[in-house]
Amino acid sequence: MKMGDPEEAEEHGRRLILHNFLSFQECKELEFIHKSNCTVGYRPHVFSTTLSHLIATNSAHLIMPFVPIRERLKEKVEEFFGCHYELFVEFTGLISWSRGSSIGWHSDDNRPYLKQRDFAAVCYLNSYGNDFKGGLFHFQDGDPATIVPSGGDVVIYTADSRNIHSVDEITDGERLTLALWFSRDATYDEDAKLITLLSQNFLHDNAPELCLPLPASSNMYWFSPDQASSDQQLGFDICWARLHVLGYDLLFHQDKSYCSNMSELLMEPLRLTRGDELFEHEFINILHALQVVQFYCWKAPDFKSAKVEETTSVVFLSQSQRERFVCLKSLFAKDVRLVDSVFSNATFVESARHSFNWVDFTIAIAMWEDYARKLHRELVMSLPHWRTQQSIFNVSLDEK
Ligand SMILES: O=C(O)CCC(=O)C(=O)O
Ligand SMILES: [Fe+2]
Repeated sequence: MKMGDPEEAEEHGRRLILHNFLSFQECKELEFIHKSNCTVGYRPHVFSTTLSHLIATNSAHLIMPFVPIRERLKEKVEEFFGCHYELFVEFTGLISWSRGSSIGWHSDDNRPYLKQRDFAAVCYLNSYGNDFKGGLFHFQDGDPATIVPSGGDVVIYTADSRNIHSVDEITDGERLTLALWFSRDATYDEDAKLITLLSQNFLHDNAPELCLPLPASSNMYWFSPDQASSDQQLGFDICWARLHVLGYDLLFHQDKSYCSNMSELLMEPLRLTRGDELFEHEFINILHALQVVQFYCWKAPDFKSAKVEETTSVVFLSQSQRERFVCLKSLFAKDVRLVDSVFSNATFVESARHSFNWVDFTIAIAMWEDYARKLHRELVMSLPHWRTQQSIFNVSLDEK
């Protein structure tokens, strides 16, 4: 379809599909952010990462990779629909759909509290067949009737009843999207709200240059098979679960197996183990460990296999240490089989396990710190411009 042609737009029911709108690296970076920061979502078996959540968990710098993408998407939407008014981003979120999730026929403005939504843009960050099964997108009328999600593609459509759509149940793996909604109503401008939150966090000049993540309350990370209740007698902690499916376990300093307060446990310093090996690096909490592990997963394909003679601080677990985390397991997961059914994608986990080594992992810790510092610097330099304009945009390097 040709861009910006209003007749074409009418004919296609006011929708646009763009292939390879996002690069492979952009998709992978957003996947890293989601898999290390998501919380349980708004529908059963769905997980989400919002920008305000990133700010609230001391990871505000992770909103930076979204900034140029949001801007490009907004431009496309304005151009395609020939908007003669300004559009505002109403919501930005990473959303993952795990096994068992789906959504029936609906329009995106179908609730009184969603009436402000004028346009939607859904970017696919991974692909049907390779990363998940099921999860096809359908429009009820018109063409195309079905969209097969493919990493980098985006579907843009009006949020009203001219675009009734559905998503088939995901039957395997994890389907990942970046979803944005746009409104012409400035009172729903997400940017203004985010700038207020950022300003509150960055009012002091003595903000550290390396931000370490701070977990939110434990119920936001608790997956319950019955989403109506956050009953912690069933289900599992999703941070622990994501580490578990990648072959990691946690070791706390003291015996925490009798700890009854999950929120407290999520804040405890810990070390990582794999098999019978204990890696001596200390992480300040589970979210810190998870961010580094997911960063390593993102970057691991680029590593030239490290030389074996290099040293890392790895020791063998003692029997008592081993017993300690066996007890802990039952705090984090009431049902380990459920963890595997929700998060494990056999092919991916296998390849991650095979390429693993602690030397590369050690390098990844330093790379993760550099990455976080760089984004943090960019954020601190951009914020004054955002505050002046009351808009989040890509501040060019020269201006910085
Ligand atoms: O993920 C998709 O393909 C569409 C999701 C959707 O329809 C929604 O969240 O309203
Ligand atoms: Fe929708």
